[in-house]
Amino acid sequence: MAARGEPRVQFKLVLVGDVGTGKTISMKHHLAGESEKYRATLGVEVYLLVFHTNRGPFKCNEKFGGLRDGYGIQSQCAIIMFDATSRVTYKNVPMCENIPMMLCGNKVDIKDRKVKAKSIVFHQKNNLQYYDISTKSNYNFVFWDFCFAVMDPAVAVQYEHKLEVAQITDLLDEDDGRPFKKYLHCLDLHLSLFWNTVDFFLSFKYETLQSHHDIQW
Ligand SMILES: Nc1nc2c(ncn2[C@@H]2O[C@H](COP(=O)(O)OP(=O)(O)OP(=O)(O)O)[C@@H](O)[C@H]2O)c(=O)[nH]1
Repeated sequence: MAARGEPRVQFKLVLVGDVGTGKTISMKHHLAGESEKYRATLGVEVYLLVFHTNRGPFKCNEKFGGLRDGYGIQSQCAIIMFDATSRVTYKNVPMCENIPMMLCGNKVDIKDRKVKAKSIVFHQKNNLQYYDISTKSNYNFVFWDFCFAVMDPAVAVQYEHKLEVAQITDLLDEDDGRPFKKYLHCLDLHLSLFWNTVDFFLSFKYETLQSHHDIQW
């Protein structure tokens, strides 16, 4: 087992979704617990999260793998986000392949929900995990579940080589090869694997994690 504080595995996670679905706010929430005024993202934003955690009890489906070229080259895992108050953002959910991934519908705190639970079938068709979430109210914050899933040791070992490659690979634009892609947020996740840490991580709730803010991640 690694000593505490020693990152052992780095994952590249792509968070993808239509404009305004809540990707930036979600990440900022996790990084600092802060809320910011809306500002459209230009290009790609990259965040680095370092945290200690236990392993989670479920595995993401690994049948899928790899976002299509140009979306998230060398990504090892993905979260696809849509806005539950905007049907078009659900329609625009991209098809991803060959990496563990998860679908989440954000902004369910808003009463006038347009994408009803029964009409969300993308995950069933593609055998994914789906969560209703609200970044604003910290409801069901799926991100951590996802991380737990990809941190399963068997999965981690599988991705170790890809992770090394990912660290030296830029995201490239499909058209001109520049390291640029709209609507894409990319995270490098240093996931320290400490299997014997306490069980509060297993609760999956961001609120719970928030209350343990002394933990550095
Ligand atoms: N009510 C509510 N509003 C949210 C929630 N999450 C995000 N928002 C709001 O949605 C707007 C867009 O959020 P962003 O995080 O900037 O969206 P984005 O997906 O990064 O957008 P782009 O950078 O344009 O791709 C902001 O005004 C947020 O405050 C949520 O859970 N509930």
